Amino acid sequence: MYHIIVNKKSRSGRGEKLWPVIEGELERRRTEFRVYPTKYHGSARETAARLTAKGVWNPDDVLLAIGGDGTANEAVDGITSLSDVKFGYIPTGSGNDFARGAGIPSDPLQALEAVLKGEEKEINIGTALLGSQKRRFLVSTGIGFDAGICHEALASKIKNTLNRLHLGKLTYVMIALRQLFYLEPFTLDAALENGEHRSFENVLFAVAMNFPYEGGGFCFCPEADGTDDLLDVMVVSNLAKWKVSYLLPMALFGRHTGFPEVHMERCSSLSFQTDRAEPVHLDGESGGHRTEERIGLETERLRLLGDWVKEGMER
Ligand SMILES: Nc1ncnc2c1ncn2[C@@H]1O[C@H](COP(=O)(O)OP(=O)(O)OP(=O)(O)O)[C@@H](O)[C@H]1O
Repeated sequence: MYHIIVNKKSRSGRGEKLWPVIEGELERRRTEFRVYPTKYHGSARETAARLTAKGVWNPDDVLLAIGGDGTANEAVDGITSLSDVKFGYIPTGSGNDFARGAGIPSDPLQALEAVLKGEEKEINIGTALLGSQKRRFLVSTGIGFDAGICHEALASKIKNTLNRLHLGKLTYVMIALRQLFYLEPFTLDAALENGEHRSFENVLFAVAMNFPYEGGGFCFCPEADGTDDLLDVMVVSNLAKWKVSYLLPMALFGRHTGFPEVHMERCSSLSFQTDRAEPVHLDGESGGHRTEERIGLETERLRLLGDWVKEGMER
């Protein structure tokens, strides 16, 4: 049985158009499935938690999420026990950074085909402790400029209009320029698991990544590998604002890592501490404003379905 959480609102309604195509293919193959459309922000998390509760979940079943990175994030965040659940994902969002990083086909029917084949690969899942709240992430968590853009995009009304005109990326460019104008760099202390501390002044943003891409295709941590039990960390500090317009295009190709303002680390856990509350995101979803974020990896891995996973991860 496939339990399918589908966000028909993903990419401003593109999910609504793609779902009948996927549903038709499932029916043609006589696949047994149940559908749980998301109803509001947070409902994918609630559905996943209810379905995978101990004593309820059948480990032979599959949890399939269809939507953008936010839907995948919520579904995984809601899973009760990661190792008990076979998880599939079909990207229908605007950013689709998880699919890009894990090598999941962007074509929904190809992604479905891969899920139905039933091969699985275990991947790491990130965790973030925000105050007393623990949240998971598949791709990345960030603090500062990148999270500020996510927060504003989530609330943006222009995003829907531009998405319909196939200009969704323009939303992020417009918001990024506005955020950059008002941005005030902050001080960040990164404490690594080996006891080492790194202090940075004039920080624009910092990210901890499980997979290489965030923000709709920025390859901030080109070496991030969701199977290596490690997080790749990038801190951008002392970067003149005018240089951002130079660094970001380079980051689309992962060519920014040689900039002296870009600091890279690799570790399995760390904490960020800032001198004032800064926006935090997890896979593009809001984590509020924080002065501290403790980041690590789940000890259990997620059983991700798809034969493409091997190709994607052996880049
Ligand atoms: N029915 C719904 N109505 C309103 N919001 C929803 C609904 N279902 C899900 N959401 C919320 O919409 C947000 C965006 O969803 P999602 O990430 O799947 O799509 P996207 O933004 O188009 O894709 P991406 O994150 O890849 O850019 C999430 O925060 C999710 O909780």
